[in-house]
Amino acid sequence: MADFSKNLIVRMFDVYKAYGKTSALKGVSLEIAAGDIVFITGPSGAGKSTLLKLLYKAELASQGQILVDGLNLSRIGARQLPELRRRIGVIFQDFKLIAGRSVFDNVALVLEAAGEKPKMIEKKVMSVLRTAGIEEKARVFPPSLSGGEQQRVAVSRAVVGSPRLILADEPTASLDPQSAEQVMQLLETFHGKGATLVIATHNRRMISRLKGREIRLEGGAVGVPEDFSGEKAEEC
Ligand SMILES: Nc1ncnc2c1ncn2[C@@H]1O[C@H](COP(=O)(O)OP(=O)(O)OP(=O)(O)O)[C@@H](O)[C@H]1O
Repeated sequence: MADFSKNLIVRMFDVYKAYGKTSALKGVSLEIAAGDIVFITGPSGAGKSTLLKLLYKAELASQGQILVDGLNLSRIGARQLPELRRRIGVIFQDFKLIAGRSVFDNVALVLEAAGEKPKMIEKKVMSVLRTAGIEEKARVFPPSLSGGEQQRVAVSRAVVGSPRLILADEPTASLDPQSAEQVMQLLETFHGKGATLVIATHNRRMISRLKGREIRLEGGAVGVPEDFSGEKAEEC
């Protein structure tokens, strides 16, 4: 039985994921409380991206139970998928912005899909772009922005609908240290506004700075977190 006194936003119970003959996750069980910061770490191929994909139902678990914000993912059908996705903001290493839409329109898309009124969309998008320090780039198209700016747009898009859960897959891996720092700051800001953060990363600096809990995956299973020493820090 789930312990609801902890206000869990994510619960995975004995989750397996296979891609054909490849076992990406092998019996993962974990709990994440609302308001937590959790880092998913582990070597390449350990299953970090797969775990995140299962949480927003981009992939289906082969076995096991996943609950996200009270929704049992094996029970929700295509009609309820938009409701799940509205509760989650996703950030990718390669930004995944739409090149042919302005910064404003990239961020507005989430609110348009949720049926918000144009006036409210304008207000919310500009507010989030201001927080991200890219308000003056609102009418610019993504290809003319730096990587750091593009990731700040991607973070803005992820948070504009005030999701309860933000999933980030290596959000600083393709950024220079200064841009990575800005993205970390931004994630910290939105955590301060109440979002739960689940971040797959190799960036030890982010882990020590944001002071989250670490869940380390090894070969698709939950292992023991590394004993981190600052001297061995990987930048990104
Ligand atoms: N779509 C797919 N089809 C087949 N195999 C896949 C697919 N996606 C992932 N895998 C395999 O599943 C395993 C876990 O991959 P995953 O991308 O989740 O690892 P990761 O920890 O995120 O790795 P990295 O740090 O390199 O991004 C790997 O063996 C990978 O090759």
